[in-house]
Amino acid sequence: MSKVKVAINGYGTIGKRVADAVTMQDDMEIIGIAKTRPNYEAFVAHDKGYNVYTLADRVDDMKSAGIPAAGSIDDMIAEADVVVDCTPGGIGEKNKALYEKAGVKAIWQGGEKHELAGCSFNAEANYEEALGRDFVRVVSCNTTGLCRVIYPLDQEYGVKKVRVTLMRRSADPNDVKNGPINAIVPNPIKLPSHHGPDVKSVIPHINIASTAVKLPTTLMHLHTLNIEMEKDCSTEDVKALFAKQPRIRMIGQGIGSTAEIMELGKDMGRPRGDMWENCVWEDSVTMYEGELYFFQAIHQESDVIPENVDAIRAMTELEKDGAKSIAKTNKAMGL
Ligand SMILES: NC(=O)C1=CN([C@@H]2O[C@H](COP(=O)(O)OP(=O)(O)OC[C@H]3O[C@@H](n4cnc5c(N)ncnc54)[C@H](OP(=O)(O)O)[C@@H]3O)[C@@H](O)[C@H]2O)C=CC1
Ligand SMILES: O=C(OP(=O)(O)O)[C@H](O)COP(=O)(O)O
Repeated sequence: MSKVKVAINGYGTIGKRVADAVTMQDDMEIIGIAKTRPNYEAFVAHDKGYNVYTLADRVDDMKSAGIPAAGSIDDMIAEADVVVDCTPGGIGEKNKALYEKAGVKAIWQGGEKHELAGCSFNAEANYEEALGRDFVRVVSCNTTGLCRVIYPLDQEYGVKKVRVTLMRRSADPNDVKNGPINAIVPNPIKLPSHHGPDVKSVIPHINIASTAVKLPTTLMHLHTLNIEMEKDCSTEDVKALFAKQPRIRMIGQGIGSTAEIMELGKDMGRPRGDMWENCVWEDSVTMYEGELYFFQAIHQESDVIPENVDAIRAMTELEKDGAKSIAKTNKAMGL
Protein backbone atom coordinates (compact mmCIF):
# COMPACT_ATOMS: atom_id res chain seq x y z
CA MET A 1 0.00 0.00 0.00
CA SER A 2 1.35 3.45 -0.87
CA LYS A 3 2.07 5.80 1.99
CA VAL A 4 -0.15 8.79 2.78
CA LYS A 5 1.57 11.96 1.48
CA VAL A 6 1.87 14.63 4.17
CA ALA A 7 2.95 18.27 3.73
CA ILE A 8 3.91 20.58 6.59
CA ASN A 9 2.89 24.21 6.10
CA GLY A 10 4.83 26.20 8.74
CA TYR A 11 8.03 24.57 9.92
CA GLY A 12 8.48 26.03 13.44
CA THR A 13 8.25 24.52 16.93
CA ILE A 14 5.33 22.22 16.08
CA GLY A 15 5.87 21.76 12.34
CA LYS A 16 9.44 20.44 12.56
CA ARG A 17 8.42 17.91 15.21
CA VAL A 18 5.37 16.70 13.26
CA ALA A 19 7.61 16.24 10.20
CA ASP A 20 10.03 14.04 12.13
CA ALA A 21 7.23 12.04 13.81
CA VAL A 22 5.51 11.36 10.46
CA THR A 23 8.85 10.22 9.03
CA MET A 24 9.07 7.61 11.82
CA GLN A 25 5.75 5.98 10.71
CA ASP A 26 5.57 3.23 8.07
CA ASP A 27 2.19 4.28 6.62
CA MET A 28 2.83 7.97 5.88
CA GLU A 29 5.62 10.15 4.50
CA ILE A 30 6.62 13.81 4.28
CA ILE A 31 6.55 15.14 0.72
CA GLY A 32 7.58 18.68 1.69
CA ILE A 33 7.77 21.40 4.31
CA ALA A 34 7.12 25.13 3.87
CA LYS A 35 9.26 27.96 5.20
CA THR A 36 8.85 31.65 4.39
CA ARG A 37 12.56 32.46 4.76
CA PRO A 38 15.93 30.73 4.49
CA ASN A 39 16.91 30.73 8.17
CA TYR A 40 18.76 27.96 10.06
CA GLU A 41 15.59 25.86 10.34
CA ALA A 42 15.21 25.82 6.55
CA PHE A 43 18.85 24.72 6.16
CA VAL A 44 18.40 21.91 8.70
CA ALA A 45 15.18 20.80 6.97
CA HIS A 46 17.05 20.67 3.66
CA ASP A 47 19.98 18.78 5.25
CA LYS A 48 17.52 16.25 6.69
CA GLY A 49 16.30 15.56 3.17
CA TYR A 50 12.94 17.34 3.31
CA ASN A 51 11.82 19.12 0.12
CA VAL A 52 11.64 22.81 1.09
CA TYR A 53 8.82 24.90 -0.42
CA THR A 54 8.16 28.58 0.11
CA LEU A 55 5.81 31.45 -0.77
CA ALA A 56 5.46 31.86 -4.57
CA ASP A 57 7.35 35.19 -4.63
CA ARG A 58 10.23 33.88 -2.48
CA VAL A 59 11.37 30.83 -4.45
CA ASP A 60 14.29 32.76 -5.95
CA ASP A 61 15.31 34.18 -2.51
CA MET A 62 15.46 30.65 -1.15
CA LYS A 63 17.54 29.46 -4.10
CA SER A 64 19.99 32.37 -3.92
CA ALA A 65 20.48 31.69 -0.18
CA GLY A 66 21.60 28.16 -1.07
CA ILE A 67 18.44 26.12 -0.57
CA PRO A 68 17.19 24.51 -3.80
CA ALA A 69 13.49 25.31 -3.20
CA ALA A 70 11.23 22.63 -4.62
CA GLY A 71 8.56 25.16 -5.55
CA SER A 72 5.75 27.26 -4.11
CA ILE A 73 3.44 26.33 -1.23
CA ASP A 74 0.69 25.81 -3.84
CA ASP A 75 2.95 23.28 -5.61
CA MET A 76 3.48 21.45 -2.30
CA ILE A 77 -0.23 21.34 -1.51
CA ALA A 78 -0.97 19.91 -4.96
CA GLU A 79 1.29 16.92 -4.18
CA ALA A 80 -0.18 16.16 -0.74
CA ASP A 81 -3.00 13.99 0.61
CA VAL A 82 -2.96 15.86 3.94
CA VAL A 83 -1.50 19.26 4.87
CA VAL A 84 -0.59 19.78 8.53
CA ASP A 85 -0.87 23.53 8.99
CA CYS A 86 1.57 24.59 11.72
CA THR A 87 1.70 28.29 10.92
CA PRO A 88 1.34 30.75 13.83
CA GLY A 89 -2.13 31.02 15.39
CA GLY A 90 -4.51 33.04 13.18
CA ILE A 91 -2.52 32.54 9.95
CA GLY A 92 -3.75 29.00 9.37
CA GLU A 93 -7.30 30.29 8.98
CA LYS A 94 -6.25 32.25 5.88
CA ASN A 95 -4.96 29.05 4.27
CA LYS A 96 -8.31 27.25 4.34
CA ALA A 97 -9.32 28.52 0.87
CA LEU A 98 -6.04 27.15 -0.55
CA TYR A 99 -6.74 23.70 0.86
CA GLU A 100 -10.37 23.72 -0.31
CA LYS A 101 -9.30 24.76 -3.80
CA ALA A 102 -6.72 21.97 -3.99
CA GLY A 103 -9.17 19.42 -2.54
CA VAL A 104 -6.63 18.40 0.10
CA LYS A 105 -7.33 17.38 3.70
CA ALA A 106 -5.97 19.75 6.37
CA ILE A 107 -5.13 19.69 10.06
CA TRP A 108 -4.82 22.91 12.06
CA GLN A 109 -3.36 23.45 15.52
CA GLY A 110 -4.78 24.85 18.75
CA GLY A 111 -4.02 28.47 17.86
CA GLU A 112 -6.95 28.35 15.43
CA LYS A 113 -10.63 28.38 16.42
CA HIS A 114 -12.74 25.22 16.63
CA GLU A 115 -15.16 26.55 13.97
CA LEU A 116 -12.42 26.60 11.30
CA ALA A 117 -12.28 22.80 11.17
CA GLY A 118 -15.56 21.91 12.91
CA CYS A 119 -13.84 18.99 14.62
CA SER A 120 -11.46 19.41 17.56
CA PHE A 121 -9.35 16.33 18.15
CA ASN A 122 -7.73 14.33 20.91
CA ALA A 123 -6.79 10.76 20.00
CA GLU A 124 -7.89 9.15 23.27
CA ALA A 125 -11.16 11.07 23.55
CA ASN A 126 -12.68 11.33 20.05
CA TYR A 127 -10.58 9.58 17.37
CA GLU A 128 -13.71 8.18 15.73
CA GLU A 129 -15.13 11.69 15.17
CA ALA A 130 -12.23 12.47 12.79
CA LEU A 131 -12.61 9.33 10.63
CA GLY A 132 -12.67 10.35 6.96
CA ARG A 133 -13.01 14.08 7.73
CA ASP A 134 -11.43 16.70 5.47
CA PHE A 135 -10.68 19.22 8.24
CA VAL A 136 -9.58 18.65 11.83
CA ARG A 137 -8.04 20.83 14.54
CA VAL A 138 -5.66 19.26 17.04
CA VAL A 139 -6.38 21.12 20.29
CA SER A 140 -3.68 23.15 22.05
CA CYS A 141 -0.93 21.64 24.17
CA ASN A 142 -2.70 22.46 27.45
CA THR A 143 -6.09 21.27 26.21
CA THR A 144 -4.49 18.03 24.97
CA GLY A 145 -2.98 17.53 28.44
CA LEU A 146 -6.37 18.13 30.07
CA CYS A 147 -8.26 15.75 27.75
CA ARG A 148 -5.74 12.98 28.43
CA VAL A 149 -6.54 12.94 32.17
CA ILE A 150 -10.21 13.96 32.12
CA TYR A 151 -11.33 11.44 29.49
CA PRO A 152 -10.22 8.24 31.30
CA LEU A 153 -11.53 9.55 34.63
CA ASP A 154 -14.87 10.29 32.98
CA GLN A 155 -15.01 6.84 31.37
CA GLU A 156 -14.20 5.09 34.65
CA TYR A 157 -15.87 7.21 37.34
CA GLY A 158 -17.99 9.88 35.59
CA VAL A 159 -16.64 13.44 35.92
CA LYS A 160 -19.03 15.76 37.73
CA LYS A 161 -16.89 18.91 37.77
CA VAL A 162 -13.34 20.01 36.85
CA ARG A 163 -11.60 23.11 38.16
CA VAL A 164 -8.10 23.76 36.86
CA THR A 165 -5.45 26.45 37.20
CA LEU A 166 -2.86 26.50 34.43
CA MET A 167 0.56 27.95 35.07
CA ARG A 168 1.80 28.50 31.53
CA ARG A 169 5.29 28.87 30.19
CA SER A 170 5.37 32.36 28.70
CA ALA A 171 7.43 31.57 25.56
CA ASP A 172 9.14 28.62 23.88
CA PRO A 173 12.90 28.23 24.52
CA ASN A 174 13.87 29.65 21.10
CA ASP A 175 11.40 32.54 21.31
CA VAL A 176 13.31 35.76 21.98
CA LYS A 177 10.32 38.06 21.40
CA ASN A 178 7.81 37.08 24.09
CA GLY A 179 7.71 37.37 27.87
CA PRO A 180 7.27 38.16 30.67
CA ILE A 181 10.81 37.82 31.96
CA ASN A 182 10.08 39.21 35.44
CA ALA A 183 6.35 39.11 36.17
CA ILE A 184 3.38 36.81 36.67
CA VAL A 185 0.64 37.69 34.21
CA PRO A 186 -3.00 36.61 34.64
CA ASN A 187 -3.78 35.52 31.06
CA PRO A 188 -6.51 36.07 30.24
CA ILE A 189 -7.76 38.35 33.04
CA LYS A 190 -11.33 37.94 31.82
CA LEU A 191 -12.35 34.40 32.78
CA PRO A 192 -12.49 31.61 31.88
CA SER A 193 -9.32 30.93 29.89
CA HIS A 194 -9.86 29.20 26.53
CA HIS A 195 -8.80 25.81 27.90
CA GLY A 196 -12.08 24.83 29.61
CA PRO A 197 -14.26 25.65 26.57
CA ASP A 198 -11.66 23.90 24.40
CA VAL A 199 -11.95 20.69 26.44
CA LYS A 200 -15.71 20.91 25.82
CA SER A 201 -15.06 21.13 22.05
CA VAL A 202 -13.62 17.60 22.38
CA ILE A 203 -15.72 16.17 25.26
CA PRO A 204 -18.88 18.34 25.22
CA HIS A 205 -20.58 17.16 28.43
CA ILE A 206 -17.69 17.94 30.80
CA ASN A 207 -18.38 20.64 33.42
CA ILE A 208 -15.05 22.50 33.48
CA ALA A 209 -13.80 25.97 34.34
CA SER A 210 -10.20 27.05 33.83
CA THR A 211 -8.00 29.96 34.84
CA ALA A 212 -4.49 30.60 33.55
CA VAL A 213 -1.42 32.70 34.26
CA LYS A 214 1.85 33.13 32.36
CA LEU A 215 5.13 32.71 34.22
CA PRO A 216 8.72 33.65 33.33
CA THR A 217 9.76 30.15 32.26
CA THR A 218 10.14 28.48 28.85
CA LEU A 219 10.32 24.79 29.74
CA MET A 220 6.83 23.43 30.43
CA HIS A 221 3.32 24.28 31.61
CA LEU A 222 2.10 23.07 35.03
CA HIS A 223 -1.54 22.35 35.91
CA THR A 224 -3.22 22.12 39.31
CA LEU A 225 -6.39 20.05 38.91
CA ASN A 226 -9.36 19.54 41.20
CA ILE A 227 -11.98 17.06 39.99
CA GLU A 228 -15.25 15.83 41.47
CA MET A 229 -16.48 12.47 40.24
CA GLU A 230 -19.83 10.69 40.24
CA LYS A 231 -18.56 7.38 41.63
CA ASP A 232 -16.38 6.77 44.67
CA CYS A 233 -12.74 5.97 44.09
CA SER A 234 -9.51 6.02 46.05
CA THR A 235 -6.15 7.69 45.51
CA GLU A 236 -4.73 4.29 44.54
CA ASP A 237 -7.54 3.73 41.98
CA VAL A 238 -6.67 7.00 40.23
CA LYS A 239 -2.93 6.29 40.25
CA ALA A 240 -3.57 2.86 38.74
CA LEU A 241 -5.90 4.33 36.09
CA PHE A 242 -3.37 7.00 35.07
CA ALA A 243 -0.47 4.51 35.05
CA LYS A 244 -2.15 2.44 32.34
CA GLN A 245 -2.89 5.33 29.97
CA PRO A 246 -0.72 5.32 26.82
CA ARG A 247 0.26 8.99 27.04
CA ILE A 248 0.53 9.62 30.78
CA ARG A 249 3.88 9.22 32.59
CA MET A 250 3.80 8.95 36.38
CA ILE A 251 6.62 11.07 37.78
CA GLY A 252 8.62 10.30 40.95
CA GLN A 253 12.24 9.23 41.47
CA GLY A 254 13.17 12.56 43.03
CA ILE A 255 11.82 14.70 40.20
CA GLY A 256 10.44 17.85 41.82
CA SER A 257 10.32 20.37 38.97
CA THR A 258 9.74 20.94 35.27
CA ALA A 259 13.51 21.44 34.85
CA GLU A 260 14.20 17.89 36.00
CA ILE A 261 11.50 16.50 33.69
CA MET A 262 13.22 18.19 30.75
CA GLU A 263 16.53 16.70 31.91
CA LEU A 264 14.84 13.27 32.05
CA GLY A 265 13.73 13.68 28.42
CA LYS A 266 17.33 14.42 27.41
CA ASP A 267 18.72 11.56 29.51
CA MET A 268 16.25 9.18 27.86
CA GLY A 269 17.65 10.19 24.48
CA ARG A 270 14.37 11.62 23.27
CA PRO A 271 14.67 13.71 20.08
CA ARG A 272 15.20 17.34 21.14
CA GLY A 273 14.69 16.10 24.75
CA ASP A 274 10.94 16.04 24.08
CA MET A 275 8.42 14.73 26.61
CA TRP A 276 5.36 13.67 24.61
CA GLU A 277 3.38 12.38 27.61
CA ASN A 278 1.55 14.22 30.38
CA CYS A 279 3.80 14.09 33.45
CA VAL A 280 1.64 13.48 36.54
CA TRP A 281 3.40 13.65 39.91
CA GLU A 282 2.40 10.35 41.51
CA ASP A 283 2.75 11.72 45.05
CA SER A 284 0.45 14.65 44.24
CA VAL A 285 -2.52 12.40 43.38
CA THR A 286 -4.81 12.83 46.39
CA MET A 287 -8.46 12.17 47.17
CA TYR A 288 -9.47 14.76 49.79
CA GLU A 289 -13.04 15.01 51.10
CA GLY A 290 -14.24 13.07 48.04
CA GLU A 291 -12.44 15.28 45.49
CA LEU A 292 -9.36 14.51 43.41
CA TYR A 293 -6.33 16.81 43.38
CA PHE A 294 -3.07 16.46 41.43
CA PHE A 295 -0.28 18.27 39.58
CA GLN A 296 0.77 17.57 36.01
CA ALA A 297 3.43 19.10 33.76
CA ILE A 298 2.94 19.48 30.01
CA HIS A 299 5.74 19.87 27.48
CA GLN A 300 4.17 22.43 25.19
CA GLU A 301 6.58 21.87 22.31
CA SER A 302 5.84 18.15 21.96
CA ASP A 303 2.67 16.75 23.57
CA VAL A 304 0.51 17.46 20.50
CA ILE A 305 2.93 15.70 18.11
CA PRO A 306 1.62 12.12 18.45
CA GLU A 307 -1.93 13.54 18.30
CA ASN A 308 -1.18 15.03 14.86
CA VAL A 309 0.02 11.62 13.62
CA ASP A 310 -3.18 9.98 14.88
CA ALA A 311 -5.29 12.71 13.30
CA ILE A 312 -3.67 11.98 9.90
CA ARG A 313 -4.44 8.27 10.35
CA ALA A 314 -8.08 8.93 11.29
CA MET A 315 -8.76 11.41 8.47
CA THR A 316 -7.27 9.11 5.83
CA GLU A 317 -8.88 6.05 7.48
CA LEU A 318 -5.56 4.21 7.54
CA GLU A 319 -6.81 2.87 10.89
CA LYS A 320 -10.41 2.93 12.17
CA ASP A 321 -9.58 2.00 15.77
CA GLY A 322 -8.18 4.88 17.84
CA ALA A 323 -6.47 2.64 20.39
CA LYS A 324 -4.63 0.81 17.61
CA SER A 325 -3.48 4.08 16.03
CA ILE A 326 -2.25 5.38 19.39
CA ALA A 327 -0.30 2.14 19.97
CA LYS A 328 1.20 2.27 16.46
CA THR A 329 2.22 5.93 16.77
CA ASN A 330 3.69 5.41 20.22
CA LYS A 331 5.68 2.36 19.14
CA ALA A 332 7.13 4.12 16.10
CA MET A 333 8.11 7.18 18.15
CA GLY A 334 9.46 5.20 21.10
CA LEU A 335 6.91 6.55 23.53
N1 LIG B 1 4.63 26.22 20.58
C1 LIG B 1 3.74 25.66 21.33
O1 LIG B 1 3.93 25.53 22.52
C2 LIG B 1 2.48 25.14 20.76
C3 LIG B 1 1.89 25.71 19.66
N2 LIG B 1 0.69 25.24 19.21
C4 LIG B 1 0.05 25.82 18.06
O2 LIG B 1 0.73 25.39 16.89
C5 LIG B 1 0.70 26.41 15.89
C6 LIG B 1 2.11 26.73 15.48
O3 LIG B 1 2.80 27.23 16.62
P1 LIG B 1 4.38 27.19 16.72
O4 LIG B 1 4.94 25.99 16.07
O5 LIG B 1 4.70 27.44 18.14
O6 LIG B 1 4.75 28.47 15.89
P2 LIG B 1 6.20 28.91 15.39
O7 LIG B 1 6.17 30.39 15.32
O8 LIG B 1 7.27 28.23 16.14
O9 LIG B 1 6.24 28.30 13.93
C7 LIG B 1 5.39 28.73 12.93
C8 LIG B 1 6.17 28.71 11.64
O10 LIG B 1 5.31 29.08 10.58
C9 LIG B 1 6.08 29.79 9.62
N3 LIG B 1 5.21 30.73 8.94
C10 LIG B 1 4.85 31.95 9.30
N4 LIG B 1 3.98 32.47 8.41
C11 LIG B 1 3.82 31.55 7.45
C12 LIG B 1 3.07 31.47 6.25
N5 LIG B 1 2.30 32.49 5.86
N6 LIG B 1 3.14 30.34 5.50
C13 LIG B 1 3.92 29.32 5.87
N7 LIG B 1 4.66 29.34 7.01
C14 LIG B 1 4.61 30.43 7.78
C15 LIG B 1 7.20 30.46 10.38
O11 LIG B 1 8.37 30.17 9.69
P3 LIG B 1 9.18 31.19 8.86
O12 LIG B 1 10.44 31.40 9.63
O13 LIG B 1 9.36 30.44 7.63
O14 LIG B 1 8.37 32.44 8.69
C16 LIG B 1 7.30 29.68 11.68
O15 LIG B 1 8.50 28.94 11.76
C17 LIG B 1 -0.11 27.56 16.50
O16 LIG B 1 -1.47 27.39 16.17
C18 LIG B 1 0.08 27.33 18.01
O17 LIG B 1 -0.95 27.89 18.77
C19 LIG B 1 0.09 24.14 19.78
C20 LIG B 1 0.66 23.52 20.84
C21 LIG B 1 1.87 24.02 21.46
O1 LIG C 1 -1.04 25.79 22.84
C1 LIG C 1 -0.34 26.34 23.67
O2 LIG C 1 -0.76 26.86 24.83
P1 LIG C 1 -2.29 27.08 25.28
O3 LIG C 1 -2.89 25.71 25.45
O4 LIG C 1 -2.18 27.78 26.60
O5 LIG C 1 -2.97 27.90 24.20
C2 LIG C 1 1.07 26.61 23.34
O6 LIG C 1 1.88 26.55 24.47
C3 LIG C 1 1.16 27.94 22.64
O7 LIG C 1 0.76 28.89 23.54
P2 LIG C 1 1.03 30.44 23.27
O8 LIG C 1 -0.11 30.92 22.41
O9 LIG C 1 1.02 31.02 24.65
O10 LIG C 1 2.37 30.53 22.57
